[in-house]
Amino acid sequence: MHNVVFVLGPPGSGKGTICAKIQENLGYVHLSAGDLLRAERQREGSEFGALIEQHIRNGSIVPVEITCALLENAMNNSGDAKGFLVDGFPRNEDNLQGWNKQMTGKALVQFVLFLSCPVPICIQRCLNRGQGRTDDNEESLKKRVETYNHQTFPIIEHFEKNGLVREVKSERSVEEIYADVVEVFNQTAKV
Ligand SMILES: Nc1ncnc2c1ncn2[C@@H]1O[C@H](COP(=O)(O)OP(=O)(O)O)[C@@H](O)[C@H]1O
Ligand SMILES: Nc1ccn([C@H]2C[C@H](O)[C@@H](COP(=O)(O)OP(=O)(O)O)O2)c(=O)n1
Ligand SMILES: [Mg+2]
Repeated sequence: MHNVVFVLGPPGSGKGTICAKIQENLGYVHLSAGDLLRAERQREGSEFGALIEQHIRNGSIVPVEITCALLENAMNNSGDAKGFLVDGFPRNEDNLQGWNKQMTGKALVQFVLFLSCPVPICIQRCLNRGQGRTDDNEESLKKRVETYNHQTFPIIEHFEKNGLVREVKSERSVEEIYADVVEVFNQTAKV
């Protein structure tokens, strides 16, 4: 059984940055759904490359069959880990249902780390990210924020009703955020 912490928040809220620090210090393995999709998009012979690029540019969500298979493969191939930080997933109802169908009995969701941050700050961070991403432009970001507000936030609310959400405000320095994140892990994941 894989231990899993879902990490959610608007684009640019700092999910990847904080996950890297958790992985470095707390023994969880970081799996970014977006990174896995970008790698699959680049993989020679992938039948999904064009579809993935279309969704990424458009700020819409790739069908769960593709994303969940990438996540499950990565978990199975990463050897012994205390748990996995599943970053940027589940992002909509399709993601959530597909995960439940595919992973029930194989993964235990310990909690959901929710990095909350005002959207204008998140947008500015993405525009300054400097990773050459095809979706860090004003037009794609507008759509990504819309997708977050209409599709992802309701998923966070769903987990909130189940008592699984641990919110950490991320309009602060990485050090301040990370200190609160460690508290959350100490309280809930028995690090
Ligand atoms: N607490 C923070 N304060 C200022 N900038 C940040 C902070 N956390 C991350 N960043 C920067 O903001 C951008 C987006 O961060 P990232 O971790 O990629 O977010 P996400 O994965 O949620 O999109 C990156 O350029 C990153 O260096
Ligand atoms: N579960 C997911 C995660 C990401 N994607 C696609 C659509 C998203 O806009 C892009 C980028 O996701 P990513 O998590 O890397 O983006 P942010 O880190 O939030 O800025 O990938 C997806 O279709 N399904
Ligand atoms: Mg990210």
